[in-house]
Amino acid sequence: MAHNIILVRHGEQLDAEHGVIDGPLSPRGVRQAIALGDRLGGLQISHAWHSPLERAWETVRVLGERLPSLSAEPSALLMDCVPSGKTDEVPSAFDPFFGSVTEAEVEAGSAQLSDAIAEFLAPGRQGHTDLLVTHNNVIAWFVREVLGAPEWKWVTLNQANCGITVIQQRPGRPWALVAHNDLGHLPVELRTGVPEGYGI
Ligand SMILES: O=C(O)[C@@H](CO)OP(=O)(O)O
Repeated sequence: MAHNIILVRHGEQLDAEHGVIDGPLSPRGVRQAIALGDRLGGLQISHAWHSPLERAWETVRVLGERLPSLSAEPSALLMDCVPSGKTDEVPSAFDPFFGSVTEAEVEAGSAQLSDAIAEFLAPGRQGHTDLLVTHNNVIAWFVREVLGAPEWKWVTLNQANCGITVIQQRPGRPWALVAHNDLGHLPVELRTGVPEGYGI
């Protein structure tokens, strides 16, 4: 029996483009969450954990309207964070991003995601399908971890709002990436948070 983890980035946040740090979903974000709920409706989800930030728990609240038996709880391990900092390996194109991040933020983010990997990828949940509703950087870190990619590579990964990423561990095998940023449930006008030029 496999252990599946579905990683979902929250729906689009209202006014995020104005630099608001957190807040409710935009009307489009609500529609993304509804489409996600319809997509996940055929699955038996064992339990959901979500970031404590409003855009994440509101995504789960909307999901719950479509999936009434869904049990969910917040986890600080899924909070938005910066998982690693600038090193010699990181291409200079990322300097502006890392220049705006403090050492303390990186230290906290690195510790948080080390704990998150230990917690959520721990053995013993064979046969379960868990749902984690979280943030772009956190999903990127889980994908990087499963692929065994260099630490800094998370910064090159991007997931859309309410896109679906699935990792899976089958008995006796390592964790595997089964799907990345699956947007099949989202019509083009609901595909947000993707790199420019990917509105296909
Ligand atoms: O701020 C962002 O761009 C990302 C980083 O993880 O967060 P979120 O998924 O909350 O939009």
